[in-house]
Amino acid sequence: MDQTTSCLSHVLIFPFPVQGHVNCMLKLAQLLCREGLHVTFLNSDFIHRRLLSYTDIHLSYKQYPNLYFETIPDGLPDDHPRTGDRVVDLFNSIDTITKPLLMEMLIARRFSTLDRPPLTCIITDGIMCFTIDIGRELNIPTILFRTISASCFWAFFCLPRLIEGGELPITGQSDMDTLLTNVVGMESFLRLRDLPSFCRASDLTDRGLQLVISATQHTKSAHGLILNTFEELEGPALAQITKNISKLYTIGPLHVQLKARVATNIGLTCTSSSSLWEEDRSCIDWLDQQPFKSVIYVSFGSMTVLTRDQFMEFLHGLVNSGKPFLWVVRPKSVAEDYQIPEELLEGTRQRGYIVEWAPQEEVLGHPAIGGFLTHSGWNSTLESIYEGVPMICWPFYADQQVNSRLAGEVWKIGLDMKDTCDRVIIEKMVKDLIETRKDEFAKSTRLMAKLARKSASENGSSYCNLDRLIKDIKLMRNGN
Ligand SMILES: O=c1ccn([C@@H]2O[C@H](COP(=O)(O)OP(=O)(O)O[C@H]3O[C@H](CO)[C@@H](O)[C@H](O)[C@H]3O)[C@@H](O)[C@H]2O)c(=O)[nH]1
Ligand SMILES: C[C@H]1CC[C@@H]2C(C(=O)O)=CO[C@@H](O)[C@@H]21
Repeated sequence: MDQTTSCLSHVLIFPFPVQGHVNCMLKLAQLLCREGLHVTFLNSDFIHRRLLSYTDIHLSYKQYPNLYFETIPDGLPDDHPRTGDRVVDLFNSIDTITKPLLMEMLIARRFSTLDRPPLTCIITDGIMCFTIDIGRELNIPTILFRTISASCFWAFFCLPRLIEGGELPITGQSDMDTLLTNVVGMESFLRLRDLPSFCRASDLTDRGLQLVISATQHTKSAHGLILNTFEELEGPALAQITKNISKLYTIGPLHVQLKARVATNIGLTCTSSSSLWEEDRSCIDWLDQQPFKSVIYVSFGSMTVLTRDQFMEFLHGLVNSGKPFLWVVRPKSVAEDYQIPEELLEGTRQRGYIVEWAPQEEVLGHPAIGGFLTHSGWNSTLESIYEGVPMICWPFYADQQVNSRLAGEVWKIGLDMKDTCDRVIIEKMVKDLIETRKDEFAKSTRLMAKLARKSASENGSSYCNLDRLIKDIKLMRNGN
């Protein structure tokens, strides 16, 4: 650790204020602090309040005296659900409320205090690229951290070409199973239905679609791009991205790097949770009672909202599979009221365990887990890959449609259930994953898990890339 130069380096990290983005950016913050850099982590008021309520953030982050938390409003009322179906509200409020406030904070040098040197680098979420211009004015380089897969980033990058080539917009006549020709490198497997959900807008002026196109194109003017992935997983997409982005840092899976690096640091612990809901640890006791690799873990992340009908299809499919299941049903994640039907009460009681929020990384690492029914959020995907758990993918929105295709068709570590929600299919897929095809999946998931571990361990690709990022940040000096 180079304390002499690093004490002059001060990085501002600002994630898009939702669980999946905060989780991995907090991990990066810890990794940078470990190397002696000063890090100011900017949370929305909403996120920070929840972290204070449901984690031991104050205690656990004390081990990093060079990590400072600051907050900023996200512009939404407290009771806004901040779910995937309403994400455009968050885009809009950040644009109108948060962006000008952040500009003011940066101009007023709010983050440079007695204990902190002036900012030398800004790392913002890639979807909030507005810091590039102000960073340039203030002479502070901005690196973007896009928290999605490289493959999804590349698909977003190719959207202008898809539009020019007439493959978008999707119309009533479009065949969703058509293979696309304009996402270079993915022609053999990427269908119209595998494009990020924003592409399903029939109107090309759609706000969500325009925002992802614009943010992705803007990446070219940032100082660099960080992706939470590893070369051995997404080589083909990364090869395309490097042709367009000069400084690319693939440093994932970040949760694995953190485990690996902290393990070599006496005195530091792997900071536990950054959950925005209270983790119900009773599910670990329940898992302890279940046979080896028998349980299907079900979670659709922090932003999915199910209809009552979808919830019922999943419940029927899970109960009818005859396998034990642990299901995270987040508060308010089913749009309408529901009741467990009479005929499923016994099966649910016997084989099911439902919690509002789980310690997911620990759950996925539990020996009783045999499979993961997931929405294919990128963190969940990486966590499952690392633990060698095969997946049934039911993408809800955004990047998840791309990730589920990769899991099913390219990496062959799971089954892609996209665009269906049928109890018979769910039952069959659970049985296939845990029973009928378990050996086939064990082979592919074991291989992928090994690659993930290797990339994050000393001399591995992500390990070296993180060292390069740290070195580059340490060379940045405040321009004033
Ligand atoms: O009971 C639970 C459920 C989830 N998690 C954690 O919450 C995170 C969820 O992240 P992710 O799987 O990426 O899903 P989302 O919360 O939906 O994340 C958003 O951010 C991701 C990163 O950009 C995108 O890939 C997703 O599409 C987007 O919805 C993971 O780290 C999980 O370990 C828990 O700790 N407990
Ligand atoms: C909350 C979603 C809006 C955009 C983000 C995203 C991205 O392209 O960076 C994809 O899915 C979600 O993680 C984010």
